[in-house]
Amino acid sequence: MSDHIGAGPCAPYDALLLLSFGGPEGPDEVVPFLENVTRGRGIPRERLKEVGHHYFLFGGVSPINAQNRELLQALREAFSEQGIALPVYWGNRNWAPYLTDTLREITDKGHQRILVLATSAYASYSGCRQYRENLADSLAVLEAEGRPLPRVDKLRHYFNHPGFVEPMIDAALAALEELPEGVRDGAHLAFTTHSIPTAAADASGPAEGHGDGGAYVAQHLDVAQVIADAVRSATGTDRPWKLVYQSRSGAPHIPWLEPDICDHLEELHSSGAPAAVMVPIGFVSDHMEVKYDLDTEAAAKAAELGLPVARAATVGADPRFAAAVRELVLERAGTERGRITERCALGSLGPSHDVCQADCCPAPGNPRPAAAPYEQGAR
Ligand SMILES: CC1=C(CCC(=O)O)c2cc3nc(cc4[nH]c(cc5[nH]c(cc1n2)c(C)c5CCC(=O)O)c(CCC(=O)O)c4C)C(CCC(=O)O)=C3C
Ligand SMILES: [Fe+2]
Repeated sequence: MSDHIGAGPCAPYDALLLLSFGGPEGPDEVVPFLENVTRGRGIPRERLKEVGHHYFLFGGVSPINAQNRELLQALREAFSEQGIALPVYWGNRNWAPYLTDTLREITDKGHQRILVLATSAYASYSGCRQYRENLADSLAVLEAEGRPLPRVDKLRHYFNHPGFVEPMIDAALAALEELPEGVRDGAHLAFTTHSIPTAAADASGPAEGHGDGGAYVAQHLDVAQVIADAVRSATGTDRPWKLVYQSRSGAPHIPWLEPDICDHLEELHSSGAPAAVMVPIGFVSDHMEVKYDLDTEAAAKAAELGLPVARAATVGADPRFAAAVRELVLERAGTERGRITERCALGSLGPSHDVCQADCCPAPGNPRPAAAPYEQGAR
């Protein structure tokens, strides 16, 4: 049997790159990390101080890197389980291991065609295009160094892939079980995701098939509906649900998606809801937005209100998610080889596009080149 890289079922791809946000791993790293994240993003100083405080509460350590190491391990196992020799690399946008360094390593190994898995499941500037812009920036650095440039493609959005949604259904059911029995049947479901500026939400694409509010909100609503339906069939109880937001930053006069989870918990309490389960569908792992904004801040709000809440786990390194990534890689590789491949998706939106259009999910007023796909005229 040949395990010649690039010749197997993943051809034409010869490497997979796990691309993530990155986070600090000690108190000295918090400020430089925040400087990396916020460079040129116009975030008020006050907000930065507050976010720094969230990290210091946890010893300056974000959980995200450890979670990505676990995911990396799960992905390698998912491929080797089926005898597929596809090297998997890891790079971050905002902290070590940095994307540019990982891309250097990838070119040193001679890989020429790489597929990117971003730890962000939905469309939007922050969740997709910014990852692609950072890829373009890093490739530009490599080009300036005179290195051979790999061709880079990005996996389609996997928000509605069964391997992403099914673990969240189980997690929502498990969280319900954590609630006191007397309030369980009446518990509401609060699906949460990262708030983004409404202008960014409206511009999230593609426009076709997503209505006026943009793809970001439509994709989350679709996932929430699937999970709510599955929870209803599993428990025999039809519970009210709502999509709400968290982790808002930016200047107060700029409109962001609402309501905030804490305001929503107040609203639930005053309308007589007996309990709630928070399901963080917008996040791939239990990183700082989950640990602080939900498990610390929203949990304190609920305690203050006397509202019983439980929080569902995110997908993390669930083997079903790792298997879904393997499927997505094989699917895309097949498509690139001209085969017709099965494209799994739950909900009503159908499988997402493979290739973002050049103007997809723009940063308002700030057109910048983005890799995967290569823009017209670019390398
Ligand atoms: C949609 C979205 C996701 C989900 C998709 C994805 O996962 O990519 C996400 C993830 C994350 N966001 C993270 C951290 C931060 N995000 C910030 C700022 C911002 N996020 C935004 C959006 C999103 N962010 C936006 C519109 C801003 C405003 C500034 C700007 O437009 O750029 C700031 C600056 C301070 C603040 O303002 O909060 C920090 C520190 C971490 C790491 C957590 C850890 O360390 O465990 C993760 C996974
Ligand atoms: Fe963020």
